[in-house]
Amino acid sequence: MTGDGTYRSGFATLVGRPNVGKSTLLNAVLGQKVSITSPVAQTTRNQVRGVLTRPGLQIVFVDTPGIHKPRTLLGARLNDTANDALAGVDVTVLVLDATQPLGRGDRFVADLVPPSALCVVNKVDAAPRRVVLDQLQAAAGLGLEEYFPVSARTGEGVGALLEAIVTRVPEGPQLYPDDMVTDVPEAHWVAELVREQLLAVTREEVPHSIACRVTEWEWPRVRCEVLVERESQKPIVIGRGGSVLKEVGTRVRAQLPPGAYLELFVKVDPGWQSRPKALERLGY
Ligand SMILES: Nc1nc2c(ncn2[C@@H]2O[C@H](COP(=O)(O)OP(=O)(O)OP(=O)(O)O)[C@@H](O)[C@H]2O)c(=O)[nH]1
Repeated sequence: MTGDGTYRSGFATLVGRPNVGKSTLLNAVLGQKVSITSPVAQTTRNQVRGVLTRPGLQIVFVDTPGIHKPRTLLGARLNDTANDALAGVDVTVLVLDATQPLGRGDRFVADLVPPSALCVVNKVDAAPRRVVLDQLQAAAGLGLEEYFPVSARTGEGVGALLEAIVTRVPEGPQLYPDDMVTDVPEAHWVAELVREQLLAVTREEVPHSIACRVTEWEWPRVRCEVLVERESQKPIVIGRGGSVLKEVGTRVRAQLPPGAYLELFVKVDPGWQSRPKALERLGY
C-alpha cells in the first residue's frame, strides 16, 4: 500500500520510431536484462512487455502495435489502429533519439500520442550537450507534457522518468502476482505454447479456464506455472506419473531454440480468473 493506503496500477507504453532505444529503455526502467531469443507471434492487441511491481504500485508496460511502423498502413485506418492501441493506456512515453534530428518518423508517431504523453530524448550519452539541448528544444515544439533527457544505456535520467510515470498511475487493483517477473514478450509466447500443448495433450479434458504464466526467465532455463482452479484438476494436468506434463514439455521444447530447459509446475489458484479482469480492456 502507498502512504495513503490506496493501491495504484496502470498501463504504460513506450512508443517511437524503430531504433530509438525503446527496448533498451524498458530494460533500464525494469532494471533487468531482456534476452531476445526467438521471434514472437504478436497475437494480442497490446502485448505485455514487462511488469514493474513496487509496494502499493504496479505498472504494466505494454507494446502498442500499429504505432511504430508507419509504412504499412495509411491515413485514418492507421489512426484508428493507433488510437485503439493507446486506449486504456494510462501513461504514454514518446521516445526520441538525441543522435538523430527530429524527423518525419518521429513526427508521425508524435501525432498519434495524446498531449499528456511524456517525451524522452534518449541516447544523451552519445550526443554532445549542445545537440541534446537542440533536440530538447525541437521536441518541445511537439507540445507534450514533460521532457526528459535520458540515457537508457548508462541509466542517466531513467530514475526521473520512472518517477514521472509513477505519479501518473491511477488508483487500481494489483493486476499480476508479485512474483511475475517476466518482461520478455517471448515469455508470453512460451506460456501460450504450454497452454496450447496442454489442451492438445489432454484432448480438451482440461477446462479452457486454465492459465499459464512464466515466472522465471533465465535463458535457457524457463519456469512456467500452470494455474488450475481446483485441486481436482491437478491430476489431469500432471497425468499418470507426470506423463502429461512430460509430453507437453517435450512438445513445447521442440518449438523453442535448442538448449531450452523448461520447468513446468502445476499450482491451484482459485483466484486467478478474477485478477485479469482489468486486463480485458486491453484486449486479453
Ligand atoms: N548510446 C546509446 N545507445 C543506445 C541507447 N539506448 C539504446 N541504444 C542503442 O540503440 C539501438 C536500438 O536500441 P533498441 O532498444 O533495440 O531500440 P528500439 O526502439 O527498441 O528498436 P525497435 O525494436 O527496432 O523499435 C541499439 O543498438 C541500442 O544499443 C542509449 O541510451 N545510448
